[in-house]
Amino acid sequence: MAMVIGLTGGIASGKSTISNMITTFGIPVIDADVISRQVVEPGESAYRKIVDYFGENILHDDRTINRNKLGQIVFSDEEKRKALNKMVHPEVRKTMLNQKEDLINAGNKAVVLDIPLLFESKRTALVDQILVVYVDEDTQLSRLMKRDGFTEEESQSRIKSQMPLKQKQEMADAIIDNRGSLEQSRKQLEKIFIDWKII
Ligand SMILES: CC(C)(COP(=O)(O)OP(=O)(O)OC[C@H]1O[C@@H](n2cnc3c(N)ncnc32)[C@H](O)[C@@H]1O)[C@@H](O)C(=O)NCCC(=O)NCCS
Ligand SMILES: Nc1ncnc2c1ncn2[C@@H]1O[C@H](COP(=O)(O)OP(=O)(O)OP(=O)(O)O)[C@@H](O)[C@H]1O
Repeated sequence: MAMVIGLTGGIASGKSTISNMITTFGIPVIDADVISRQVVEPGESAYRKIVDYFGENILHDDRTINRNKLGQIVFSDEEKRKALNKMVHPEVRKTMLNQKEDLINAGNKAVVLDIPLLFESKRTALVDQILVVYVDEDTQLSRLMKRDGFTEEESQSRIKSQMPLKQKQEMADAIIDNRGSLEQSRKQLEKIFIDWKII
């Protein structure tokens, strides 16, 4: 039986960074953020629903979704965020499950699902083990501001739209403390994978 691992954490805690490391161990990763971008391309299933609900003013001139604008709306309005989630999440889930089946059928011993909202969306039953990428709130805030160029207020509204990372850490099967260097995180990851007998 292949092991299905849920990789989660908070915004800018380092999920993509750890995902990249995981692939260097030969373990495939399916990234919910990547799929959530594909399912809202013009012509894809969730696109029309989003334009109908939020209006044409969230579109770029080429009619693709202006993610920055949509982000500003949904991270300051819980009701609109929930509405967007309802349009996007079922499509993301379907695609992820199909890709997971394909990877398992291809003989992979373990598959990682990178799902930022694994706990918030109550999707923990999809996975056998949960790996949380943890940083403290100050580190999270400063890495988010630096990476995306958001103000402190914009960053805080995004952080506050998620379950506190501390709480996620308490529900994890394994934790990577990503406050230190990348090399330190890599060592923690390797140890976890050896414990789980997948490398
Ligand atoms: C609001 C949108 C357009 C902003 O796009 P943007 O390119 O700026 O961000 P991106 O999609 O890369 O997400 C970055 C991070 O934001 C956080 N985040 C994204 N959506 C949400 C949400 N609905 N609630 C809480 N946090 C979220 C996650 O930590 C994610 O890793 C986009 O995030 C979106 O469509 N969100 C709804 C779908 C969703 O929940 N995606 C995340 C996992 S499926
Ligand atoms: N150990 C580390 N030391 C220093 N910087 C780091 C470390 N890990 C990640 N970063 C940086 O922190 C930022 C956030 O990391 P990353 O993009 O991997 O987070 P994420 O959890 O995937 O974010 P999101 O939820 O927005 O998708 C990036 O700019 C990344 O380069």
